[in-house]
Amino acid sequence: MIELRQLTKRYGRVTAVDDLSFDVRPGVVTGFLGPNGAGKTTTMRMILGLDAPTSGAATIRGRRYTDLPAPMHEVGVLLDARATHPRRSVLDHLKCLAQSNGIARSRIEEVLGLVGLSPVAHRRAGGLSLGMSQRLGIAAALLGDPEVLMFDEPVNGLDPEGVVWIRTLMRGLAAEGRTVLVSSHLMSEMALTADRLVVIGRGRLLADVELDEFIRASSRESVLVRTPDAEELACRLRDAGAAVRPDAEDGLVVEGTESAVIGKVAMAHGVVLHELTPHRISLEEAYMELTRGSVEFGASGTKPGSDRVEFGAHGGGGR
Ligand SMILES: Nc1ncnc2c1ncn2[C@@H]1O[C@H](COP(=O)(O)OP(=O)(O)OP(=O)(O)O)[C@@H](O)[C@H]1O
Repeated sequence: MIELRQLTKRYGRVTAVDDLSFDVRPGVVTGFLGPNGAGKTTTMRMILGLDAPTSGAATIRGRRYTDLPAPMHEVGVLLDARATHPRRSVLDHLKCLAQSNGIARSRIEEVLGLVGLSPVAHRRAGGLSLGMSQRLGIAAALLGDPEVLMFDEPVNGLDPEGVVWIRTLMRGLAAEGRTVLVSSHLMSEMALTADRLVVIGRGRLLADVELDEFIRASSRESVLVRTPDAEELACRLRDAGAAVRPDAEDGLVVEGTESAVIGKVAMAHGVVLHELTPHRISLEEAYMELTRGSVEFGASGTKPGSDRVEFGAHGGGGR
């Protein structure tokens, strides 16, 4: 279990992490999502004692990272896959880590096999592709057989086979009862990997929710309607209990009723229809809506999103 309580980090006038509180539980994969610059890496660095919080605290199994007697046996971390000695071989990199942490040589062979790097064990770390470096970083994280694992953007640089491999690995680690926190800015990836989502934007908590609940709350349907009598139809549909708003191109977006009903209402009032297109909001769209106001480098003209979204009884958004 990782616990964050009112964790805050300021760099001068920039508040990178703002009063963040959430728990990362064992036995599930927790996806840590947010747009670029949201504060994911800074949060992870504070959990690991690499950056000091301005206020608040982060603990791992009840202790601060710096107070853990054998950190590598308790927490495995992939932060920066390129943070290796470039001239050292894959094997030597792991040997150094194993020796300084009292880990048996046999475990090195084991993790090399697990991440598929046995055939390149003697290759220099500096000559590895980004995908292979990610695998080496993951091997190092697994070396101490820790209960808690944290991966910062682990699919970066991996080919599709590598992406599936790491997804399977993370799900397997969680199934063994471990605590797995994985950061990403891709909702599509987290939808396939995580059981729970923690979403942040501009350092603040936007959602802390089960993936299923996020999907349920996001899966709204709408119907795009084009008609030369938009005002008349909007009025009639509102009378019938639907929510109606204009879309960007003179059409109507109708929620709360289905295409067949819209067609019937139009016919009953002699309204001509040019288009009637059902649309189901995708997870990616729901995520973008949630984080819209928090994107550091968004295109001009985007509307700010709401600060935080509540997700019903199971959601932890407000807790
Ligand atoms: N050492 C630092 N000094 C000053 N500002 C910093 C420092 N580290 C991070 N920041 C700022 O804090 C904010 C959060 O950065 P952080 O790297 O934690 O975000 P992130 O969610 O990991 O983003 P990305 O997905 O782009 O890696 C950004 O505005 C960043 O510019």
